[in-house]
Order: sequence, then C-alpha cells, then structure tokens
Amino acid sequence: MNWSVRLEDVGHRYRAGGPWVLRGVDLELSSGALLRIEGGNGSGKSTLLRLLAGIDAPAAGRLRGRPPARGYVPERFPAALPLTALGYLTHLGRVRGLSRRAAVREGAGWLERFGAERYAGTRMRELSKGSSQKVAVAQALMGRPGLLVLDEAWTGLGQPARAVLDAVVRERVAEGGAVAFADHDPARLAGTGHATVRVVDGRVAPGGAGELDGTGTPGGEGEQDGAGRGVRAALTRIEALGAPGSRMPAGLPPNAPRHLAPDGVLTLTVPAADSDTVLRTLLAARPGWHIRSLRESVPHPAPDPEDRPAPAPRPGEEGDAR
Ligand SMILES: Nc1ncnc2c1ncn2[C@@H]1O[C@H](COP(=O)(O)OP(=O)(O)OP(=O)(O)O)[C@@H](O)[C@H]1O
Repeated sequence: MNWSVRLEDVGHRYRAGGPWVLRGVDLELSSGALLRIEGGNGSGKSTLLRLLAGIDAPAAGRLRGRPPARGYVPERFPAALPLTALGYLTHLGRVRGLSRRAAVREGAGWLERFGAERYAGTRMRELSKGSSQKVAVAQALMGRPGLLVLDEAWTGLGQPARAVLDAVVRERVAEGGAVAFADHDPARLAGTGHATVRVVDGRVAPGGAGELDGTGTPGGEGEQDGAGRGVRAALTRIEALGAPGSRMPAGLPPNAPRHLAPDGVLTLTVPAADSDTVLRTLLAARPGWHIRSLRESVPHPAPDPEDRPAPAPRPGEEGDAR
C-alpha cells in the first residue's frame, strides 16, 4: 500500500504560551523512503520524530496521511515494565492486531534475531541496558508497521545488534515501509540513498543546505548522497549572484524553473533533494556564484477530505512505549 505522511506548516510546543520547538515545518515522507533527521542537541529531532510517530499531536498546522501501523523506538525506553520481554512483545503484537499465537511467534523471532532469545522469560526490569534496548527495538517492529520511527535506537546496542538493526531498516524500506531516524553516528546507514533533513532554530531544512556559512559554502556534516526517494521535504528556491552578464550555468536540473536577470541575479527552484547538488554546481562554476538566499516551500497537494488528522494514540497504543 502506498501512502505519504505530510506535515504542513507544523509547529510544536510543549505547553500553551511556551516556546515553539518547531515552526513552519513542511515535510513529506512516503512509503519506501528512508529519512535521516539531523540537528544539534535540543534542536527538536525527538520532537519531530514523536510527531511523525503520532506520539504527540502538533500544536499547529496539519499532519496527514500517516499509515495506521507505526512503530516507535523512543530515545529513553521505560525498561521497568511489569512484564517479561516476550510477554511485552506479545502484548504489543496484540495491540497491533496480531493473534496471540502470531504475536508470540513474531516476538520470539525478533528476540532471536537480535540475540536476546535467552531473555524471553526475563522480567523487563531485570534486563541489562543492552538487552532492554533490544526489546525496545523489537517492540517497534512487531506487526511490521508501515512507518518505523527510530530515535537513537542504535544507542545501547552492541555491534552485532546494531548491524542487525541496520539490516532490518534496509529490509523495511525494500518492503515498502518508511523509516525516519536520528542517530549520533553520521555514518549510520551510509550508502542507503537516504534523504536528510536538519532541524535548525526550530525549522526543518534539507540536510546540509541549512548550514551555509557566510561564504556560501555548504558545511553540512553527515551523508549528502541521499537521493531522497519518497521524501519531499520542500522545494528549495535558490537565489545566487553572478558577475553582471553571467550566463546560465551548465549542469542545472533540466526542468527546474529558473530566471537569470541582466544584473546577474539567478533564481532557481529545485526539489529539495537536489538542492545540495545544485549548490555545489553553482559554487564550483567558474566564474563562481555567490549564494544569496535559500528558501524552502512545499507544494501542498489538493486536500483529501477522507484524510483527516489522526488523533494522537492513547498511551500504550501504537508503539507508545512511554
Ligand atoms: N516533554 C517536554 N516538555 C517540555 N519541553 C520539552 C519536552 N521535550 C523536549 N522539550 C524541549 O524541546 C526542545 C527540543 O527537544 P528535543 O528532545 O526534541 O531535541 P533533540 O534534538 O532530540 O535533542 P537531543 O539531541 O539532545 O536528544 C528542547 O528545548 C527540550 O528541552
């Protein structure tokens, strides 16, 4: 089933009158897409992931089109639950609509894959940090949800389990699921062709493009090779200044709307996923271009009357593991 979750002009703050953590976020994530969310400490990555997962409802704007089944690994997993590891996974599987038998089978399967099968009967509060994190990941995978949201899910896992999670993420995307993740390791899932967005000052910008310094040099860390499949973070409108009489630079995306004024001001609108490539093209051109501004916008699709905002699930539902 193909779907797209769309954030339209979304803002979030944790209490009325409090500071906005996110403002004016336009983002689209479709089935089959892999999205990395970057940003400094406290920038709002977890907040954005919680909105995507449906743990919190946005305080402003619209969030539409989420698939009904969503798995979420929170940054901090409440390990002191009064259930065994397999009992907890079975419970989550039942919440996601599996029969008891199927839930036990799948839960045991995930524990085995992550190397924690011997702890199936261990109470959650008695698990080590690493084993507890394996259960945290497994609960999100129960029922193979269409949307998987991973907030630092690799943290606390040993190397073998990290590799398993990498493989599982690739499988979910290949199967048509979508995965959004944040992770401290900039090389996490490198080479998967994922898109990247960066949270800066409460805004969400295509990865790297939000980090132009005064010289117009992209300074983004992390992976820049993402093709952005299935992620329509925005269109990016680039304004660049060349020498008067400059020609249109070669190598720009063929269908991107563009205008070059006689005074050397070039305006260009490109898919956000292409913006890094276009910026590099402009900066590498001889004579070079000075990047004057970048602005993001999302072309909103026509509203679908069937597609109303989903209410936030009650605690205990849909991967809410708080
Ligand atoms: N439940 C909450 N109540 C009030 N403020 C919150 C809450 N959760 C987060 N915040 C605030 O929202 C801002 C963004 O927090 P968030 O956890 O989303 O950032 P982050 O980028 O994930 O940070 P980190 O990289 O440190 O995990 C911070 O200022 C944080 O203090």
